[in-house]
Amino acid sequence: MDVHNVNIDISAVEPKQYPANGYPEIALVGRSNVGKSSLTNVLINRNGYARTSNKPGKTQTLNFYNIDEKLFFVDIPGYGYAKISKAQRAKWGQMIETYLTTRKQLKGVVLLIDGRREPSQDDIQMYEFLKYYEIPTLLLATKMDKTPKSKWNKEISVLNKTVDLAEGDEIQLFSALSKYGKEEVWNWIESKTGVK
Ligand SMILES: Nc1nc2c(ncn2[C@@H]2O[C@H](COP(=O)(O)OP(=O)(O)OP(=O)(O)O)[C@@H](O)[C@H]2O)c(=O)[nH]1
Ligand SMILES: [Mg+2]
Repeated sequence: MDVHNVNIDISAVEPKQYPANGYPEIALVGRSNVGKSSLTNVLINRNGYARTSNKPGKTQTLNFYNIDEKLFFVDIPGYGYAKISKAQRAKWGQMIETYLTTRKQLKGVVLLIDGRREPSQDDIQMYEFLKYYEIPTLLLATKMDKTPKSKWNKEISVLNKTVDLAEGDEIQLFSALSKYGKEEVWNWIESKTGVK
């Protein structure tokens, strides 16, 4: 898809703040600092539009990016960030759970995993949660520019072994730096949302 116009429409913490346009939505999920905002920037061809940071925990609300008045990317605050209080964590959990389990417009989740490491317990739990609610998922192993190409096949087999991939779900390798995998991610998004 050629993206022309992007707006961060809405930052929401509860359903009544979600956008009312009815466009299909794709959520970006993954541990803090894994590269969700960077993925957004690559997909929309805008360097630095979604704020990235090497300080984890930057994104704290559900951020709805309006893509050409056709669909929304929903940047979900990352999990696994240690330096937040229990109360904050509980609030976060509820905000995410409510969105993922009740949002009719949600057509799929891109679950980002750091390609240099084995999926964490949090990653595996998140995938199982998404499968329980039957949300189509693209498992995206990112930061692949940091892994030599000779090890890429191994990365895929590790993911296949640690994650019990549901029928219809896919694994894709990605790098925000080299933009490797960008087309494939867009193809997946188009197939789930019907948007071109
Ligand atoms: N080398 C490399 N660095 C990346 C890649 N993707 C993201 N990064 C870096 O990783 C750090 C975190 O990226 P973000 O996109 O801000 O991560 P996030 O998942 O949005 O983080 P939160 O908003 O805290 O949940 C930044 O310093 C990015 O430049 C990638 O594909 N390759
Ligand atoms: Mg972010």
